[in-house]
Amino acid sequence: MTEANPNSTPSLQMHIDSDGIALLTFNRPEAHNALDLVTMHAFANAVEQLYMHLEDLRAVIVTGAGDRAFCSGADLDEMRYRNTEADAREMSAVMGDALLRLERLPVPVIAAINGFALGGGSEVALACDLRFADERVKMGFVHMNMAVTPSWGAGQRLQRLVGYAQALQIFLESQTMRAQDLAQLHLVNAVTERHKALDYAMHYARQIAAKPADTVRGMKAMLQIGLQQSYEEALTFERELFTALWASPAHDKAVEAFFSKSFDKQNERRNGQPSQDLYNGPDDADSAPDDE
Ligand SMILES: CCC(=O)SCCNC(=O)CCNC(=O)[C@H](O)C(C)(C)COP(=O)(O)OP(=O)(O)OC[C@H]1O[C@@H](n2cnc3c(N)ncnc32)[C@H](O)[C@@H]1OP(=O)(O)O
Repeated sequence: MTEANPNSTPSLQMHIDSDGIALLTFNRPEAHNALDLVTMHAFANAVEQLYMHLEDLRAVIVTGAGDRAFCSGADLDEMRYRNTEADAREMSAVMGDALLRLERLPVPVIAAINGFALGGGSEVALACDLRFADERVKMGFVHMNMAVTPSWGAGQRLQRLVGYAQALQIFLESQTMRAQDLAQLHLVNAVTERHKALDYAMHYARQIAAKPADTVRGMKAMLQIGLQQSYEEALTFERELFTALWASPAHDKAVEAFFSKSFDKQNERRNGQPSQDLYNGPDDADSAPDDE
């Protein structure tokens, strides 16, 4: 069941369900989910709230309300009157810090990109760990069209994702990209059918939530540490992480499950009958993975 979170605001909805999946929704569909300062602060507060629920949190999804836009970036209506250096610093600090905090959450963060993701909207998508995009998506680092550079972190994140030359080309050309282009650049992890980005993200998040929580967090931490620390430090972290997980009850349980299945399979072969509690359908280790 999904509970309305008291920290929701009209322009930024937040829900955390009983599986520990948080959903943050930009809710200004009449402006293609553009972010005015109130919504930026609400988003930053919502991310901080997630840190208050870390124990039960399994995954986070960010999306936009309606079926046309994920987020069309900063609210140009408001920003045209907030054009001083002080205004720029404020907006960059609120969103830059909020996106760094979002990225640093210990659980996977997924962008369900259900439509336009432009300017600041594309920066939000990039701060997520995984991106699932509706087949009609249009995403663009279109800052050049407004004669500015990114400031919410996309400069560094895009370069890390696609490399220096490709990132520079994308920023210089300032084009909106379609789903297939984004997939080719590995900027999205999957392209979904029309109107299905959020369903896909939810289904994916539930699959993550069903896996051993510490191992899921470990996978993210292992990769993040490599982006933040030296190669040698990251290798040491990787080894220590493995050591802790190897000695954990979850690992013992997984190994025991493997052997009890093998044992049951042997019995099955001997008796010519599948044992009742052995056969787990598609989750069986021999079946093709549907979630990878
Ligand atoms: C951090 C730096 C930044 O983010 S700079 C901002 C970067 N963003 C942009 O340049 C996107 C600006 N928007 C657009 O180009 C178009 O609205 C797009 C998204 C392509 C959609 O076009 P179209 O389908 O024709 O709809 P439309 O333009 O009529 O928009 C519908 C209503 O939404 C509004 N809207 C849209 N984007 C914004 C925005 N970023 N800030 C404020 N309002 C926005 C439009 O003004 C329009 O409102 P209204 O219905 O005329 O009242």
